[in-house]
Amino acid sequence: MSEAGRDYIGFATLPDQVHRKSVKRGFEFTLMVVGDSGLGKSTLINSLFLEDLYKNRTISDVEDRIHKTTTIEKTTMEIEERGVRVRLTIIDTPGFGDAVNCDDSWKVVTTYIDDQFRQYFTDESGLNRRNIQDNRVHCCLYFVPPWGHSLRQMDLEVLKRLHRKVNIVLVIAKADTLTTCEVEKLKTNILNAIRENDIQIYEFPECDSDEDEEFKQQDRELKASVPFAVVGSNTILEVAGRKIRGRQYPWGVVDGTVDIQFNCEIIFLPL
Ligand SMILES: Nc1nc2c(ncn2[C@@H]2O[C@H](COP(=O)(O)OP(=O)(O)OP(=O)(O)O)[C@@H](O)[C@H]2O)c(=O)[nH]1
Repeated sequence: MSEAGRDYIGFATLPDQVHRKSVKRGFEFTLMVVGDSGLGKSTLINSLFLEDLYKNRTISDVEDRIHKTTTIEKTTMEIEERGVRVRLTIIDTPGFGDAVNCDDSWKVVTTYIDDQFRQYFTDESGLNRRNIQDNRVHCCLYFVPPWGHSLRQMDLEVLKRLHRKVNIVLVIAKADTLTTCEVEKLKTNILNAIRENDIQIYEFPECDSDEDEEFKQQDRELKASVPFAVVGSNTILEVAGRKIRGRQYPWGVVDGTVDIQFNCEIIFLPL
Protein backbone atom coordinates (compact mmCIF):
# COMPACT_ATOMS: atom_id res chain seq x y z
CA MET A 1 0.00 0.00 0.00
CA SER A 2 1.31 3.44 -0.84
CA GLU A 3 2.30 5.81 1.95
CA ALA A 4 -0.54 8.14 1.00
CA GLY A 5 -3.12 5.36 1.15
CA ARG A 6 -1.99 4.08 4.53
CA ASP A 7 -4.05 5.25 7.49
CA TYR A 8 -2.00 7.31 9.87
CA ILE A 9 -1.84 5.78 13.34
CA GLY A 10 -0.26 7.91 16.00
CA PHE A 11 -0.86 10.33 18.82
CA ALA A 12 -2.93 12.57 16.60
CA THR A 13 -5.53 9.85 16.17
CA LEU A 14 -5.51 8.83 19.82
CA PRO A 15 -8.87 10.43 20.70
CA ASP A 16 -10.30 8.71 17.62
CA GLN A 17 -8.88 5.34 18.62
CA VAL A 18 -10.14 5.67 22.17
CA HIS A 19 -13.50 6.82 20.87
CA ARG A 20 -13.79 3.91 18.43
CA LYS A 21 -12.77 1.36 21.05
CA SER A 22 -15.24 2.75 23.57
CA VAL A 23 -18.03 2.83 21.00
CA LYS A 24 -17.31 -0.77 20.02
CA ARG A 25 -17.12 -2.01 23.57
CA GLY A 26 -19.92 0.20 24.86
CA PHE A 27 -20.04 2.05 28.16
CA GLU A 28 -21.12 1.07 31.60
CA PHE A 29 -23.10 3.63 33.53
CA THR A 30 -24.59 3.19 36.95
CA LEU A 31 -27.17 5.64 38.19
CA MET A 32 -28.50 5.59 41.72
CA VAL A 33 -31.86 7.16 42.55
CA VAL A 34 -32.46 8.28 46.10
CA GLY A 35 -35.54 9.95 47.54
CA ASP A 36 -38.71 9.39 49.54
CA SER A 37 -41.42 7.07 48.26
CA GLY A 38 -43.87 8.57 45.85
CA LEU A 39 -41.63 11.41 44.61
CA GLY A 40 -41.80 10.08 41.06
CA LYS A 41 -38.42 8.35 40.86
CA SER A 42 -39.60 5.35 38.84
CA THR A 43 -41.73 7.55 36.60
CA LEU A 44 -38.81 9.84 35.80
CA ILE A 45 -36.42 6.98 35.12
CA ASN A 46 -38.99 5.33 32.86
CA SER A 47 -39.59 8.61 31.03
CA LEU A 48 -35.87 9.28 30.63
CA PHE A 49 -35.00 5.90 29.19
CA LEU A 50 -38.37 5.17 27.56
CA GLU A 51 -38.54 1.82 29.30
CA ASP A 52 -40.73 0.24 31.91
CA LEU A 53 -38.09 -0.68 34.41
CA TYR A 54 -40.40 -1.42 37.28
CA LYS A 55 -43.07 -3.64 35.68
CA ASN A 56 -42.93 -6.23 38.45
CA ARG A 57 -42.97 -3.88 41.39
CA THR A 58 -45.83 -4.08 43.89
CA ILE A 59 -46.81 -1.24 46.19
CA SER A 60 -46.20 -2.06 49.83
CA ASP A 61 -48.90 -1.09 52.33
CA VAL A 62 -48.51 1.66 54.92
CA GLU A 63 -48.06 -0.82 57.80
CA ASP A 64 -45.03 -2.28 55.98
CA ARG A 65 -43.55 1.13 55.32
CA ILE A 66 -43.55 2.22 58.97
CA HIS A 67 -41.06 -0.50 59.88
CA LYS A 68 -39.36 -0.75 56.52
CA THR A 69 -35.62 -0.45 56.14
CA THR A 70 -33.98 0.85 53.00
CA THR A 71 -33.06 -1.84 50.49
CA ILE A 72 -31.09 -1.83 47.26
CA GLU A 73 -32.73 -2.86 44.01
CA LYS A 74 -30.63 -3.19 40.89
CA THR A 75 -31.95 -3.20 37.32
CA THR A 76 -29.69 -3.47 34.30
CA MET A 77 -30.53 -2.92 30.66
CA GLU A 78 -28.71 -2.37 27.42
CA ILE A 79 -29.58 0.77 25.55
CA GLU A 80 -28.28 1.94 22.21
CA GLU A 81 -28.28 5.39 20.70
CA ARG A 82 -26.78 6.13 17.30
CA GLY A 83 -24.64 3.02 17.44
CA VAL A 84 -23.27 3.70 20.93
CA ARG A 85 -24.14 0.97 23.40
CA VAL A 86 -24.60 1.72 27.08
CA ARG A 87 -25.05 -0.89 29.76
CA LEU A 88 -27.20 1.11 32.11
CA THR A 89 -27.70 0.02 35.69
CA ILE A 90 -30.27 1.75 37.86
CA ILE A 91 -29.84 1.36 41.58
CA ASP A 92 -33.10 2.13 43.34
CA THR A 93 -33.41 2.49 47.09
CA PRO A 94 -36.99 1.48 47.99
CA GLY A 95 -37.91 2.24 51.57
CA PHE A 96 -35.60 5.25 51.76
CA GLY A 97 -37.04 7.73 54.27
CA ASP A 98 -40.14 5.56 54.83
CA ALA A 99 -39.52 4.37 58.36
CA VAL A 100 -40.66 6.52 61.27
CA ASN A 101 -37.08 6.59 62.47
CA CYS A 102 -34.96 7.15 59.37
CA ASP A 103 -31.74 8.01 61.17
CA ASP A 104 -30.00 5.20 59.35
CA SER A 105 -31.47 5.56 55.86
CA TRP A 106 -28.11 6.75 54.58
CA LYS A 107 -26.22 3.71 55.90
CA VAL A 108 -27.51 1.23 53.31
CA VAL A 109 -26.78 3.67 50.51
CA THR A 110 -23.22 4.55 51.59
CA THR A 111 -22.38 0.92 52.37
CA TYR A 112 -23.48 -0.10 48.88
CA ILE A 113 -21.35 2.61 47.25
CA ASP A 114 -18.31 1.71 49.38
CA ASP A 115 -18.71 -1.99 48.61
CA GLN A 116 -18.62 -1.29 44.87
CA PHE A 117 -15.41 0.75 45.23
CA ARG A 118 -13.87 -2.07 47.27
CA GLN A 119 -14.89 -4.69 44.71
CA TYR A 120 -13.47 -2.64 41.83
CA PHE A 121 -10.20 -2.14 43.69
CA THR A 122 -9.95 -5.87 44.41
CA ASP A 123 -10.66 -6.74 40.76
CA GLU A 124 -8.10 -4.19 39.57
CA SER A 125 -5.46 -5.64 41.84
CA GLY A 126 -6.15 -9.17 40.56
CA LEU A 127 -4.68 -11.02 37.61
CA ASN A 128 -7.65 -10.88 35.27
CA ARG A 129 -7.90 -7.12 34.84
CA ARG A 130 -9.19 -7.22 31.29
CA ASN A 131 -12.77 -8.10 32.00
CA ILE A 132 -13.58 -6.16 35.11
CA GLN A 133 -17.20 -5.30 35.51
CA ASP A 134 -17.46 -1.72 36.74
CA ASN A 135 -20.30 -1.58 39.24
CA ARG A 136 -19.22 1.68 40.86
CA VAL A 137 -22.01 4.22 41.17
CA HIS A 138 -21.26 7.05 38.74
CA CYS A 139 -24.08 9.39 39.57
CA CYS A 140 -26.75 9.80 42.22
CA LEU A 141 -30.04 11.50 41.36
CA TYR A 142 -31.25 12.87 44.68
CA PHE A 143 -34.96 13.75 44.74
CA VAL A 144 -35.96 16.74 46.87
CA PRO A 145 -39.68 16.93 47.76
CA PRO A 146 -41.47 19.93 46.24
CA TRP A 147 -43.50 20.63 49.39
CA GLY A 148 -40.64 21.76 51.64
CA HIS A 149 -38.98 25.17 51.85
CA SER A 150 -35.46 23.86 51.41
CA LEU A 151 -33.46 20.71 52.12
CA ARG A 152 -34.67 18.93 55.25
CA GLN A 153 -32.32 17.93 58.05
CA MET A 154 -32.55 14.36 56.78
CA ASP A 155 -31.52 15.41 53.24
CA LEU A 156 -28.53 17.31 54.62
CA GLU A 157 -27.43 14.33 56.70
CA VAL A 158 -27.62 12.00 53.70
CA LEU A 159 -25.94 14.42 51.30
CA LYS A 160 -23.08 15.09 53.73
CA ARG A 161 -22.35 11.39 53.76
CA LEU A 162 -22.66 10.91 50.01
CA HIS A 163 -21.08 13.95 48.41
CA ARG A 164 -17.46 12.77 48.61
CA LYS A 165 -18.33 9.33 47.26
CA VAL A 166 -20.51 9.99 44.22
CA ASN A 167 -21.54 12.74 41.79
CA ILE A 168 -24.75 14.18 43.16
CA VAL A 169 -27.38 15.69 40.89
CA LEU A 170 -30.20 17.32 42.84
CA VAL A 171 -33.67 17.32 41.36
CA ILE A 172 -36.83 18.97 42.65
CA ALA A 173 -39.46 16.28 42.17
CA LYS A 174 -42.95 16.89 40.75
CA ALA A 175 -42.14 20.49 39.85
CA ASP A 176 -45.51 20.85 38.11
CA THR A 177 -47.05 21.17 41.58
CA LEU A 178 -45.22 24.49 42.10
CA THR A 179 -45.52 27.92 40.53
CA THR A 180 -42.54 29.61 38.85
CA CYS A 181 -41.92 31.74 41.93
CA GLU A 182 -42.07 28.75 44.23
CA VAL A 183 -39.60 26.85 42.06
CA GLU A 184 -37.19 29.80 42.05
CA LYS A 185 -37.48 30.28 45.82
CA LEU A 186 -36.96 26.59 46.51
CA LYS A 187 -33.92 26.52 44.23
CA THR A 188 -32.37 29.52 45.99
CA ASN A 189 -32.97 27.98 49.41
CA ILE A 190 -31.52 24.64 48.32
CA LEU A 191 -28.41 26.30 46.86
CA ASN A 192 -27.96 28.32 50.09
CA ALA A 193 -28.35 25.19 52.18
CA ILE A 194 -25.72 23.24 50.24
CA ARG A 195 -23.32 26.22 50.41
CA GLU A 196 -23.81 26.68 54.16
CA ASN A 197 -23.30 22.98 54.77
CA ASP A 198 -20.30 22.64 52.46
CA ILE A 199 -21.97 20.04 50.32
CA GLN A 200 -20.41 19.46 46.94
CA ILE A 201 -22.87 18.68 44.16
CA TYR A 202 -21.93 17.76 40.59
CA GLU A 203 -20.54 20.70 38.64
CA PHE A 204 -20.63 20.68 34.89
CA PRO A 205 -17.25 20.99 33.18
CA GLU A 206 -16.23 24.23 31.49
CA CYS A 207 -17.55 24.58 27.97
CA ASP A 208 -14.82 24.59 25.25
CA SER A 209 -14.16 28.11 23.98
CA ASP A 210 -14.38 26.92 20.34
CA GLU A 211 -17.95 25.63 20.71
CA ASP A 212 -20.62 27.49 18.73
CA GLU A 213 -22.76 30.17 20.39
CA GLU A 214 -25.91 28.03 20.45
CA PHE A 215 -24.10 25.29 22.37
CA LYS A 216 -22.60 27.82 24.79
CA GLN A 217 -26.04 29.31 25.42
CA GLN A 218 -27.45 25.83 26.11
CA ASP A 219 -24.56 25.15 28.46
CA ARG A 220 -25.21 28.42 30.37
CA GLU A 221 -28.92 27.60 30.70
CA LEU A 222 -28.12 24.11 31.91
CA LYS A 223 -25.78 25.39 34.62
CA ALA A 224 -28.25 28.09 35.67
CA SER A 225 -31.02 25.49 36.10
CA VAL A 226 -29.29 23.61 38.94
CA PRO A 227 -30.98 22.10 40.95
CA PHE A 228 -33.19 20.77 38.15
CA ALA A 229 -36.93 20.97 38.53
CA VAL A 230 -38.34 17.85 36.90
CA VAL A 231 -41.63 16.40 35.80
CA GLY A 232 -42.01 12.76 34.89
CA SER A 233 -44.77 11.03 33.02
CA ASN A 234 -45.39 7.67 31.46
CA THR A 235 -48.48 8.81 29.61
CA ILE A 236 -48.20 9.48 25.90
CA LEU A 237 -50.30 12.47 24.83
CA GLU A 238 -50.83 13.92 21.39
CA VAL A 239 -50.35 17.68 21.31
CA ALA A 240 -50.47 19.62 18.04
CA GLY A 241 -49.84 16.45 16.09
CA ARG A 242 -46.79 15.61 18.18
CA LYS A 243 -46.59 12.63 20.55
CA ILE A 244 -45.13 13.56 23.92
CA ARG A 245 -44.81 12.08 27.39
CA GLY A 246 -46.77 14.55 29.44
CA ARG A 247 -49.20 15.29 32.24
CA GLN A 248 -52.60 16.68 31.30
CA TYR A 249 -54.41 19.28 33.40
CA PRO A 250 -57.59 21.26 32.73
CA TRP A 251 -55.39 24.34 32.16
CA GLY A 252 -52.81 22.78 29.89
CA VAL A 253 -50.29 20.04 29.24
CA VAL A 254 -46.93 19.68 30.88
CA ASP A 255 -44.46 18.25 28.43
CA GLY A 256 -42.42 15.94 30.59
CA THR A 257 -39.73 15.45 28.01
CA VAL A 258 -39.09 19.05 27.03
CA ASP A 259 -40.24 21.67 29.47
CA ILE A 260 -42.88 22.67 31.95
CA GLN A 261 -44.82 24.94 29.70
CA PHE A 262 -46.46 27.12 32.29
CA ASN A 263 -43.34 27.25 34.42
CA CYS A 264 -40.89 27.78 31.56
CA GLU A 265 -38.55 25.47 33.37
CA ILE A 266 -36.48 23.29 31.13
CA ILE A 267 -35.85 19.71 32.10
CA PHE A 268 -32.31 18.85 31.17
CA LEU A 269 -30.65 15.88 32.66
CA PRO A 270 -26.95 15.42 32.24
CA LEU A 271 -26.78 11.79 31.25
N1 LIG B 1 -47.76 15.71 39.58
C1 LIG B 1 -46.83 14.82 39.32
N2 LIG B 1 -47.01 13.51 39.65
C2 LIG B 1 -46.03 12.62 39.36
C3 LIG B 1 -44.81 13.02 38.75
N3 LIG B 1 -44.02 11.93 38.59
C4 LIG B 1 -44.72 10.89 39.09
N4 LIG B 1 -45.94 11.29 39.55
C5 LIG B 1 -46.98 10.46 40.16
O1 LIG B 1 -46.58 10.17 41.50
C6 LIG B 1 -46.95 8.83 41.85
C7 LIG B 1 -45.72 8.07 42.36
O2 LIG B 1 -44.77 7.95 41.32
P1 LIG B 1 -43.61 6.85 41.34
O3 LIG B 1 -42.79 7.06 40.11
O4 LIG B 1 -44.17 5.50 41.55
O5 LIG B 1 -42.81 7.28 42.64
P2 LIG B 1 -41.53 6.58 43.30
O6 LIG B 1 -40.69 7.67 43.85
O7 LIG B 1 -40.84 5.67 42.33
O8 LIG B 1 -42.20 5.77 44.48
P3 LIG B 1 -41.65 4.43 45.19
O9 LIG B 1 -41.63 3.37 44.12
O10 LIG B 1 -42.67 4.17 46.26
O11 LIG B 1 -40.29 4.74 45.73
C8 LIG B 1 -47.56 8.22 40.59
O12 LIG B 1 -48.96 8.31 40.71
C9 LIG B 1 -47.08 9.11 39.45
O13 LIG B 1 -47.98 9.17 38.37
C10 LIG B 1 -44.64 14.42 38.42
O14 LIG B 1 -43.61 14.86 37.91
N5 LIG B 1 -45.67 15.26 38.75
